[in-house]
Amino acid sequence: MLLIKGGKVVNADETFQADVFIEDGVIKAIGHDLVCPRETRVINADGLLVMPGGIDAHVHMQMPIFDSATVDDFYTGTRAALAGGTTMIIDFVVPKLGESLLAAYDRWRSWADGKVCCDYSLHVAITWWSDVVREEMGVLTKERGVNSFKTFMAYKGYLMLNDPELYAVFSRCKELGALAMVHAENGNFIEEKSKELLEMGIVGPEGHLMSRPEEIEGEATNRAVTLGGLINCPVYIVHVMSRSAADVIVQGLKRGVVVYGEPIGASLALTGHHCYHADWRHAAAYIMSPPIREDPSTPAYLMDLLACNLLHTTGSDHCACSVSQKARGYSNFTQMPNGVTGVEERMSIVWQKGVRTGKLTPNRFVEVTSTTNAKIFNVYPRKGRVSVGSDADLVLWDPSMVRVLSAKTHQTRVEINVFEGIECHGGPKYVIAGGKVVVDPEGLHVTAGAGRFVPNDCFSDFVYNRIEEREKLKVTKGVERSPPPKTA
Ligand SMILES: NC(=O)NCCC(=O)O
Ligand SMILES: [Zn+2]
Ligand SMILES: [Zn+2]
Repeated sequence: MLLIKGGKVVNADETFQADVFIEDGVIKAIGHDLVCPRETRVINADGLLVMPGGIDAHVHMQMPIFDSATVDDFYTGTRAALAGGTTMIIDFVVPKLGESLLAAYDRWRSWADGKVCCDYSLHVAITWWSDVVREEMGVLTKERGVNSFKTFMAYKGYLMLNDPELYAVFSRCKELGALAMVHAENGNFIEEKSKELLEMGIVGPEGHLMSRPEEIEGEATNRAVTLGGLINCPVYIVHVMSRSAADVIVQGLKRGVVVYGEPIGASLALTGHHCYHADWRHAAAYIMSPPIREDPSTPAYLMDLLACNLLHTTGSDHCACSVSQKARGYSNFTQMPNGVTGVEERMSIVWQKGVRTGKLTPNRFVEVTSTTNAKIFNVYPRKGRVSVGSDADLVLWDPSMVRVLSAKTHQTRVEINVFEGIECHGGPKYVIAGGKVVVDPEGLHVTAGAGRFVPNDCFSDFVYNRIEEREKLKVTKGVERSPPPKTA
């Protein structure tokens, strides 16, 4: 039992002074002068903000890459998440080409279940298309707690779907009440441009950036948003990295498309100049897709849109590749595993670049780091809210904490921290996951396997309300005509 005393509760829609009593992993009471059993541990939360723990709906732990896997598994990855104030992650099952979705899902569960230190859910990527895939999407939603499917418009030859396949997946998502998540880049363009650059002798990390100009992120985002609007399927654009992609999302919203945009820690804080660094190790650490943009105005622009709900939530796209894994692409950038980290830094980055700049209120901070994800993935108010009956997944945020992000102190297993040197004001003093104190001033107290799999139901009201109403209004019928006149 735990009593959080003297803090200020911050939800997405309210702020108030109150104590919070926790028992059996759940918030049992919120108020003043709460009567608690004598053995209750009391945390003094004077000066702290009591907020729902972060929900990072975009991570890749232990993701297979070529002949190995990303270096943060579900233990070190969730440990890093908790260290940064994130108490729930949603990872991506990525089936191999031709592989059963259910088999891939089982594999991911077997990797995660015994290792996770915090609660988690799974999205499933659709990397190929057939009637079996269509069928298995149904099983995953009805029996395995999956309500979101990711499609790739890039990584041609192993993950990318073509337009008719996208059409089929979006249509199936709509039928099932699931969300279509999209990695939006034009894979055909990237392939051609990469060949050209390699022929010119540009083989280093900068070639990756040059092969993926932001216009092609914008073009693919436009294709995805257009398809989503025409099919009446909700679309979630993962890792929004550019002004071009963000502008397309804003245009889609204006047309009434149900679309969500997710910038990540890296796109809100960094610029792509790192990819030109003379030290190859440094440059390679910043390689991800779509790339971190060179335009220095992009991070602040994305934060401005996040502030006014034209972008909606944040993720990290945590995908921890070591220097030796990146070295696979030393003499050919197309062979380098893509990915940056951020599961540990996302909350601090959003606070520093959003709240500290006067763009986000603490309430909006809660919304874009936790509540909106809870609503989109249909686990609200169990998650994403400090309220009686909700899971006791909390972060006690200290606005006066000052830290410099660094590889010297981070939890992730990678050697280089892409946020190195960023001074963050505000950070997690205590983190509570499933009612247990996992971070306190003494350090980390995590347990492998303490997290649970959280099933996500389809037809989230937050996402599907407008979709279902519009569906009822749809009238699709041809024109009845009299037979053509007989010719002599
Ligand atoms: N983003 C990236 O470069 N790596 C992770 C996989 C993905 O999200 O596309
Ligand atoms: Zn992606
Ligand atoms: Zn990703």
